[in-house]
Amino acid sequence: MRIRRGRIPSSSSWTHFTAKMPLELYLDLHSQPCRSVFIFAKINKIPFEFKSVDLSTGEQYGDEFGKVSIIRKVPVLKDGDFILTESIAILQYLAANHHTPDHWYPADLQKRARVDEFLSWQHTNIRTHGSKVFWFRGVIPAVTGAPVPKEKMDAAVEDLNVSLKTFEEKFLQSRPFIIGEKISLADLVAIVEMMQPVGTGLDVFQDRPALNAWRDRVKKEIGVEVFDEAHKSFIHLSECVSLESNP
Ligand SMILES: N[C@@H](CCC(=O)N[C@@H](CS)C(=O)NCC(=O)O)C(=O)O
Repeated sequence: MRIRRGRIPSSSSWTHFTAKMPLELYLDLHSQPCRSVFIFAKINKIPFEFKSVDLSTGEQYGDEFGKVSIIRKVPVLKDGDFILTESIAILQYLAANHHTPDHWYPADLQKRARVDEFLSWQHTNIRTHGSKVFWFRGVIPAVTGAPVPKEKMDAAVEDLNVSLKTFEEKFLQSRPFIIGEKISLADLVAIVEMMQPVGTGLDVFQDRPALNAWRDRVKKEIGVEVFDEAHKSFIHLSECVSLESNP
C-alpha cells in the first residue's frame, strides 16, 4: 500500500509522520469480477474498506460513483489518490503491492504466462458465455416476465459447454490447478465466473467429475467460509446488470 508522507505541527516543531490511506474496494458481490477481488483481498488479509455499489438499484450511474469511475462498472480499487478499474488489473496490483504468496501470480516467467494465458482467454469465453446464460436464465425473465426463446437458450448453453470443455481439456488437463500443483489467480477468476450460471440454478459442475473435483480443491484452498461469504447473497439471485460480449 502507498504511504503518504507529510508534516504535522507538534508543540515545538514540525514533525514527520507517515499515514496509511485505507484501501477502498467498490464492489457488488453479485458481480463475478467483484467476487474475485473480494476473495483475494480477504484470504490474503489485505485490509480494505468495502464500498458497496448496488447494481440492482443503478448506484453505478449515480453522481457519487461517477466521481470514482467514468466507466461506471465494478470492481474499482482506490488506493489513496490512485484509482484502478478492471478486476484483472486490480488482482495483479494487489498481488504485487501486498507481496502475496508467489503461487497466486508466479514470478517464474512461464508459470506467469500460463496464468496470463487463462486470464486473457476467459474474457471472451467462460465469462461471456457464463454471463449470457446468467442473463438468459435469470435477468431477462425477471425483467420481462417471459422466458428467453428455447433456441436462443440452447445456443447460449451450448456455447458455455464448449468453453467448459476447452477449460477442462486445455487449461486444466489432469493437473490439480491451472498452473500445476498450486492455486493461482487463474483458478480464482475461473471459479467465480463458473459460479455465475450456478446462481440461476444451472449446475455446471454436475456430470463433470474433473471440473467438480477441481471446484472442491479451489474452494478448499480459498477456504469454504470466504468462498461462501462471497457467494451467499448471489446464489439464486439474478441481479447482475452487465453482459459483456467484448470486455
Ligand atoms: N472487465 C471488467 C468488467 C466489469 C463489469 O462488467 N462489471 C459489471 C458487473 S459484473 C458492472 O459493473 N456492470 C454495471 C453496468 O454495466 O451498468 C472487470 O473485469 O472488472
